[in-house]
Amino acid sequence: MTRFSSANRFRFQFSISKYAFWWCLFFIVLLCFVSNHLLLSDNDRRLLRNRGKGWEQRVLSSASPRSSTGSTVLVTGAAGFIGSHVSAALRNRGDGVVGLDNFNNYYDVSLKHDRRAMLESSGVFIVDGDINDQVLLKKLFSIVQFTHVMHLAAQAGVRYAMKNPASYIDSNLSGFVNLLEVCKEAKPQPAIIWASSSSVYGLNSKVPFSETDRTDQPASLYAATKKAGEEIAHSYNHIYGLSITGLRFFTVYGPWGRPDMAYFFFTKDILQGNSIRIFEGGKGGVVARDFTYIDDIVKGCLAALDTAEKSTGSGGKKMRPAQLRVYNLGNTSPVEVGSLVSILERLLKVKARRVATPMPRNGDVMYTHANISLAEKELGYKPTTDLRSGLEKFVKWYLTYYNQSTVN
Ligand SMILES: O=C(O)[C@H]1O[C@H](OP(=O)(O)OP(=O)(O)OC[C@H]2O[C@@H](n3ccc(=O)[nH]c3=O)[C@H](O)[C@@H]2O)[C@H](O)[C@@H](O)[C@H]1O
Repeated sequence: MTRFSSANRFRFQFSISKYAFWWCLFFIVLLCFVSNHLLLSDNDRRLLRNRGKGWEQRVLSSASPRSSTGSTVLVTGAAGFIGSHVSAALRNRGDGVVGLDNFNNYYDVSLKHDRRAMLESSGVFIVDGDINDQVLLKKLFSIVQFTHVMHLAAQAGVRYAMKNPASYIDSNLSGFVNLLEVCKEAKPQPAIIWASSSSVYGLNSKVPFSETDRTDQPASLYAATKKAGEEIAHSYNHIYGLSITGLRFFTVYGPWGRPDMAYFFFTKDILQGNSIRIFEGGKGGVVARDFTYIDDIVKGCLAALDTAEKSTGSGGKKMRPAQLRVYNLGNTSPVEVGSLVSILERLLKVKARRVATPMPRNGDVMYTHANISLAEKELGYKPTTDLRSGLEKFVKWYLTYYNQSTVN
């Protein structure tokens, strides 16, 4: 009897400890699952998603130039307007290109996905990620030795800065600094070419705008962040020996463009019969832009990359002074906004419903006009597309892309 009950007790204790074991195991698995889902940062999760099957292999094969003399370029904002065109041009001439884009919804995301599809068909892989994601950037630099970074990711748009100022700080300041931090630590450091803006000239009234003109009167937060970017670039060049070239783009337009820009939404509104507001300066003042066609800008970007000297630092240490440049990339022939609308009317064969509106205080400036002699001399930059020819190409693309026909 005693022997029987002690055997039973043993079996009972054994089964209890067996259950305890399985319960412990269950809780450990549950804990792992919960911590994986709750404690992982968005960044880590995005990285894990990106790093699905073959992710590193895709990055590596996209980064490989066709010849041993080709460059290996990280293009930020690769699914954007200028970024997608520059990525395609680099790839077409044989450079290795890895794209990076966060596919934010500032404008129609499907346009960005379509640009991505176009690039993927020519062998450019775009990593879905943010320039603020230090983990991801370090990972990319650990996989690939980039010779250049073409930094075109930004929060663009002059007027939107009044609606969402934080997005400009996040992309144009924090994101830029984050990228520079990773670049300065790289061994060896890449040369950096990045998108500044004509808007840095702000309220400057001396025309045409030269690189040596004053840029301390920004008219919008967008302009202020681009100007700040130029000063940040100066400090990283000075301290760490990063070779940095800033390109001041002048109202870039063309196929696959940005729907938030006037020429793009004017086209849409004219076709839909909606009225368009044309800003006018007071006292007979003219509102005009030095509209610059995308293919000319792409040539300027590639020339800036080809003439960029190597950074002189490595692993955060500067060896000697490095190159620091800023160039205007414009068209040198400003056109009034009203004339742009007349060209669109002729191309679309539709009369616009114009509403003349005094220029609101929204960060816009009245007039831009680039002096491009420095870019001409040092980059061989020579824009060749006038506004009519450029808009003709844009309208052709627009009608095909949106599957529309003009009203005859
Ligand atoms: O060079 C730059 O650095 C910037 O160029 C571009 O800014 P902008 O030159 O302001 O272009 P965009 O908005 O197309 O307005 C064009 C014209 O239409 C006028 N405009 C605009 C809207 C409207 O409803 N009516 C109107 O008359 C308006 O007053 C202006 O005269 C980029 O968007 C910007 O991201 C930055 O890259």
